[in-house]
Amino acid sequence: MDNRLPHEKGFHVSWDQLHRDARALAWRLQGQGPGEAGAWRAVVAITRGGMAPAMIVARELDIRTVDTISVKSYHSSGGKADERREAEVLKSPDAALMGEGEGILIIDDLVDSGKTLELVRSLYPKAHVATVYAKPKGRPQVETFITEVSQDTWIFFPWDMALQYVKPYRGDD
Ligand SMILES: O=P(O)(O)OC[C@H]1O[C@H](OP(=O)(O)OP(=O)(O)O)[C@H](O)[C@@H]1O
Ligand code: HPA
Ligand SMILES: [Mg+2]
Repeated sequence: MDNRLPHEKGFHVSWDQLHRDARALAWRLQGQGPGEAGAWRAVVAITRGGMAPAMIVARELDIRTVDTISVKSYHSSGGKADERREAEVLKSPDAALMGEGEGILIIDDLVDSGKTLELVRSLYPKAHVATVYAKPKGRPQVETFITEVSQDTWIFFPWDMALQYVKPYRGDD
């Protein structure tokens, strides 16, 4: 159930860091769209993790058309030890807007195994897929990303965390 446990390392991302990295992603994507002007037609966020980065990218690139695709991924096992991740679309973006994805910027917070993006790319083969963070296994599924972490690293996002008291290192109790 808890995917975090087998991971050796933790990569903790603050709101401030996420804002900087999403801005860096926007700057990298600026002018990279199809056509002479290099403009993007729309931003599509993969919910839910892609929504905050997508908002920041849309703001930086002055893109007002923003849609969402909801993808649920789950583990399926055929009774064997090797569990396979499967993904399913729960909600699609506007079909007339999307076409095959040309000029559309699809944004997610990270790519891990690549299963989520594999499905999204199969639906919109002409879209440009970008994430803020990437792990090696999923890297071939993204055109643009900002920071790569190792496969055995779990990325902790600010919306999954809270500030809490920590005992002094040399305190009595
Ligand atoms: O490359 P993959 O192995 O498919 O994993 C990456 C996906 O997993 C997480 O989303 P999750 O499905 O946990 O849902 P959430 O965004 O709603 O938290 C993350 O936000 C990516 O969308
Ligand atoms: O490293 C991760 N962090 C948060 N959510 C995730 N979903 C897949 N991998 C990760
Ligand atoms: Mg997600």
